[in-house]
Amino acid sequence: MPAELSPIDKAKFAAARRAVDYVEDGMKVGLGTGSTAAWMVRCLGEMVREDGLRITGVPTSSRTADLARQVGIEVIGLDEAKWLDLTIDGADEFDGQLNLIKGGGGALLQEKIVATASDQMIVIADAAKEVAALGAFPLPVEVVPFGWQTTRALIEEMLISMEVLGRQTTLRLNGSQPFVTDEGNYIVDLHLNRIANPRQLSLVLNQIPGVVENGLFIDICDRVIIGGADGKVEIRDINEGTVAHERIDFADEANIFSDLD
Ligand SMILES: O=C(CO)[C@H](O)[C@H](O)COP(=O)(O)O
Repeated sequence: MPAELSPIDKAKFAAARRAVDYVEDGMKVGLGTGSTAAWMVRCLGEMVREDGLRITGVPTSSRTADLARQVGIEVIGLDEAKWLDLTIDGADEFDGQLNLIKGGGGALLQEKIVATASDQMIVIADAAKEVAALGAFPLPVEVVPFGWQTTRALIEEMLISMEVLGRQTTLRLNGSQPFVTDEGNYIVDLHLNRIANPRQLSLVLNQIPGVVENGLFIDICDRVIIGGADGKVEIRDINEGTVAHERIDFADEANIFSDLD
């Protein structure tokens, strides 16, 4: 492993490396977005190139599509795939019920559509992503650009009427301009501190005109794989709780790291 790989990247890699063991020949796989998911895409690429694994990948962003093609994964769209065997993606937070906040990378809309169209969703994460209650990470809400300030005002009104604790909202920026998603929308981040009822908040947000989708993933994730910098991984299942404690041997993964050089 290259000396420059940080402890957090080692943890992300360990989770990603264990997750790809769930991928079988012939599967249609949803490919998540973000730095943890990028490790998973690299691992899958290596299995395609070195072991002859035959899969088709449905990326959740243009960034992931570029990386998948670069590492040799055949990429198709969701309309062509129709239904997927498995999606593997990162998360910004997960709680004890394996509910998630996603969208830190701005890809929440495609991520939610792809994960929902999958038999199974596996989330890969480092331990810092685990929380007792969702909401310390700002909740991303994707809104259409037309009338976005009105939509934002409606979101704030709703937060007040629901007596939600933190109510600050910010338009996500890319430099001095609004950040624009792959679907051409904006993102308003909600700084809530703690979300008492994520299911209710998700439903109410999506009823506001102009809101396209929000980053709460409720009852979508089946399994979380938590990686550690020492290669330890914990596998947590929605029905069975913790099902395994294992260890990834980084020394066996030299090929992937040499690809990065
Ligand atoms: O939801 C996402 C992108 O929209 C990412 O999965 C999430 O932000 C986690 O990213 P990272 O693995 O880089 O911490």
